[in-house]
Amino acid sequence: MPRFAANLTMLYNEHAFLDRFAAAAADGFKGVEYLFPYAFAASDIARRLAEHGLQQVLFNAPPGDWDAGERGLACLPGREAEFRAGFAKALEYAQALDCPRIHVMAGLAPAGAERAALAATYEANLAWAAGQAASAGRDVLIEPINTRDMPGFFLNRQDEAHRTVMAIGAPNLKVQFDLYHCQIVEGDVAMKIRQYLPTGRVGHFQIAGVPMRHEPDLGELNHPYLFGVIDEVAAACGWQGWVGCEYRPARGAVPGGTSDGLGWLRAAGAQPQRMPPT
Ligand SMILES: O=C(O)[C@@H](O)C(=O)CO
Ligand SMILES: [Mg+2]
Repeated sequence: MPRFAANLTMLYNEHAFLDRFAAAAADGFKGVEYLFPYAFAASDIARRLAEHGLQQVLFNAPPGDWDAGERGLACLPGREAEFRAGFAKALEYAQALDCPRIHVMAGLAPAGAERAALAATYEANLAWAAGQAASAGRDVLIEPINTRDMPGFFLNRQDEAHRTVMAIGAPNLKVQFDLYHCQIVEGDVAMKIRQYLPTGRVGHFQIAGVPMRHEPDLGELNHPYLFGVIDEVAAACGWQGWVGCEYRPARGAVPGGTSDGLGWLRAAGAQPQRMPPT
């Protein structure tokens, strides 16, 4: 069975943010991730992690003005200074939280902008961030996101993300492979795990039921099968990462709403899956 991390931005919303650590640990999670830690002192978060024996596995660099609709700065010409300052802050938190991975969101392509100019800015920013992160012993992750959830998001496909990582060529720059977005944008999820995981360029997985982004046992994806594929390929290539549980519990932010929906996790005795015959 893969190692599952609770995404505390989406799970346990019946609790205040700092109380979600205890709730995740009580349900047996050993790792946590979330979008942004910056509204809290790193020392307060570090204390919760230590108190509950949790590992911080991932969080995001500052995304610009989230409340105004921004979804990352990395592809935006003219915002480089802000990108760098945000990433430096993310590195400080990563150090304090002993977090090995920082997700850098690409951003929304401005209407009418030339894609080549955005791509050049994106690659230059990522190359810089990967260099800074390497000195601090951290990985930088980029995530293809579907445009139904984030209209205009710059990076949507797994192949584009892997091309970007290869073009930059930094060993600590990797792809955050969210199976939910992959299924919506391009499908063929199991074969993409088989294609990309052995390359060493996948830094992290995330999961959710499709299309509603509820529990993984609700919707069109067969997660027990996909966990088996991840297990099989990870064992063959030596991958040892985490799978982030990034979904909105179907029952919502009601007491027990997340815990009661974890039947899929308790049942996740994933078995190795064979390649389909060609
Ligand atoms: O899939 C997602 O939405 C997240 O992983 C994220 O970082 C941006 O919202
Ligand atoms: Mg995701």
